[in-house]
Amino acid sequence: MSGDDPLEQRLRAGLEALALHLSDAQVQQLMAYLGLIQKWNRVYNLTAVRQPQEMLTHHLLDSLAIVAPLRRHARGRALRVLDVGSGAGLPGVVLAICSPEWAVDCVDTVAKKAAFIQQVAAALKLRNLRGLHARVETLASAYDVVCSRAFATLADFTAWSGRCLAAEGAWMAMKGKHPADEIAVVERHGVDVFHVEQLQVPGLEADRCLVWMKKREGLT
Ligand SMILES: C[S@@+](CC[C@H](N)C(=O)[O-])C[C@H]1O[C@@H](n2cnc3c(N)ncnc32)[C@H](O)[C@@H]1O
Repeated sequence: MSGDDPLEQRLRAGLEALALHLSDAQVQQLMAYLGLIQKWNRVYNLTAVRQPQEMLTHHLLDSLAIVAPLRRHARGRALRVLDVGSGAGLPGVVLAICSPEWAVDCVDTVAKKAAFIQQVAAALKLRNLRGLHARVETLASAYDVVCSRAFATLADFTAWSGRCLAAEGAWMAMKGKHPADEIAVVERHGVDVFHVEQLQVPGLEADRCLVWMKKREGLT
């Protein structure tokens, strides 16, 4: 794809609005990823979003909006990240492209979705990306950040993925409107919500926030 491609231009404008500086190679990887989703969506039914422009805003830019908050959280550390219920790889693939120093695992119960992630990792030469075919409840490796997008309630997300969180690790859930009710529930179950961060996604007129959580001290 060339720099004249209107889709690539929109991506570059979105990156600028997010103040996210990526190399040309990374921009090409994002474009190639978009192409792979479009190609395999017909066979694998990876996402209900079908129009490339909509995929760009609803999927790519929406996922790109969390890169800066995660980098702030990382403070230079090479994070081990688990994306739970990753589907077509959102946000996991985007994180692996933007931060090659992080190790990103995408887990999904659907075999063809995990296989798609493996295919993306091979096609884009992303050695820091893995697709895992499993229920998250069966995993037990320790990750610094366990994240999810459009996955489950905060209570189910944290309960099902609790064994995957490193002792000092944090959960990060991508949500729409501030989920006050879900927060009240999860806080009754040994989870501390330490930050709720509003996000602005370029080209998307919708509420977006990140809910940051950790295990309450004294609980294992
Ligand atoms: C609504 S999709 C969201 C996909 C992607 N995160 C996105 O934002 O487009 C939820 C995904 O979670 C997966 N899933 C549901 N329960 C799961 C579990 N217990 N462990 C791992 N994945 C699960 C489903 O197969 C599905 O692909």
